Amino acid sequence: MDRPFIFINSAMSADGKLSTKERKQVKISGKLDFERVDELRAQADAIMVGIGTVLADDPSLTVKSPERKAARKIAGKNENPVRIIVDSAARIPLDADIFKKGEGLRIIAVSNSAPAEKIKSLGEKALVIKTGDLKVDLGGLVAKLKEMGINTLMVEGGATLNWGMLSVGLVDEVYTFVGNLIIGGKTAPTFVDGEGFTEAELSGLELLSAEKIEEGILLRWKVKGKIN
Ligand SMILES: NC(=O)c1ccc[n+]([C@@H]2O[C@H](COP(=O)([O-])OP(=O)(O)OC[C@H]3O[C@@H](n4cnc5c(N)ncnc54)[C@H](O)[C@@H]3O)[C@@H](O)[C@H]2O)c1
Ligand SMILES: Nc1nc(=O)c(N)c(NC[C@H](O)[C@H](O)[C@H](O)COP(=O)(O)O)[nH]1
Repeated sequence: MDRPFIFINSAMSADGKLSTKERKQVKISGKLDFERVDELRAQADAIMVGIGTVLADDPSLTVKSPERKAARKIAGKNENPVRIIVDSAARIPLDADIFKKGEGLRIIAVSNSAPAEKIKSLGEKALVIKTGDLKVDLGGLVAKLKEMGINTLMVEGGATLNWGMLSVGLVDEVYTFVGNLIIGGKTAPTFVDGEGFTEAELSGLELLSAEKIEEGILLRWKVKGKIN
C-alpha cells in the first residue's frame, strides 16, 4: 500500500512512561530536545496524535520557531504541517487549542461510530476523514494521506496511538528521548500501551543512533518487523 514515511517521536521517563498515572503531561524533554522536536515538526508534512493526547494536553501541534515557520513559507508551504487527530468517536472539543492556534489544515480522523452531528460541526473547522468501524482504520487513513500528497508523517503519541500504528506495521522509524526522571505507576501511560505483542509477534529494531542531549539520551531506531 502506498503510504507516507512514518516515524514516531515521543519522550519517555527512564522507566518508560509518557506521563503520570493521572495522565498529566510531564516536561520530560529539556530545551534542546524541544528544539529538536520543533525542527522535526518543521520538516514534516503532517503531525498526528491520538484524541487521548488532545484531551490530556490540549496541544497546538504548531511549529514554534519563527525562523522555521518563515522557512516553511519561503518553501511555499504553510507555516505549520497538516495537524491530524485520530479520534474514533469525534470527542475532540470544538474549542480545542488545535483549532485556535496557528494556520494550516487540520484533519480529524473518525470511525463510522462517530455521531453525524459532531462530524458536521467539525466540518467547519477541519477536514473530517471517516475510515474504520469502531476505531479508525489507520492503514486506510495513511493511504488517504499519501493520496493527498503527505509524504512524511510524524506521530507524537500518545501511548495507545503508538501501539495502534506499530501493531499494524505502519511505522518506519521510532525516536525516543529518554529523560532523567522516574514517573512510575502501573497505570501511567508507557511509550507503547494497547494490547501488546505476543512472543511470536515481537517487533525488532535496528539501532540508528544514541545521542546524549542535556541530561537525557535520544535513541533512534529503524523498525525491522517481527523477530520470531
Ligand atoms: N511524552 C510524550 O512524548 C507524549 C506524547 C503524546 C502524548 N503523551 C501523553 O500520553 C497520554 C495520552 O495517551 P493515550 O494512550 O491516553 O491516548 P492517545 O493520544 O494515544 O489516543 C488514543 C486514542 O485514539 C483513538 N484511536 C482511534 N483509532 C485508533 C487506533 N486504530 N489505534 C489507536 N488509537 C485509536 C482512541 O480513542 C484511543 O483511545 C497523555 O497523558 C499525554 O500527556 C506524551
Ligand atoms: N517531545 C515531547 N517531550 C515532552 O516532554 C512531552 N511532554 C511531550 N509531549 C507531547 C505532546 O504532544 C504535548 O502535548 C505537545 O508537545 C504539547 O506541545 P504543543 O502545544 O503541541 O506545542 N513531547
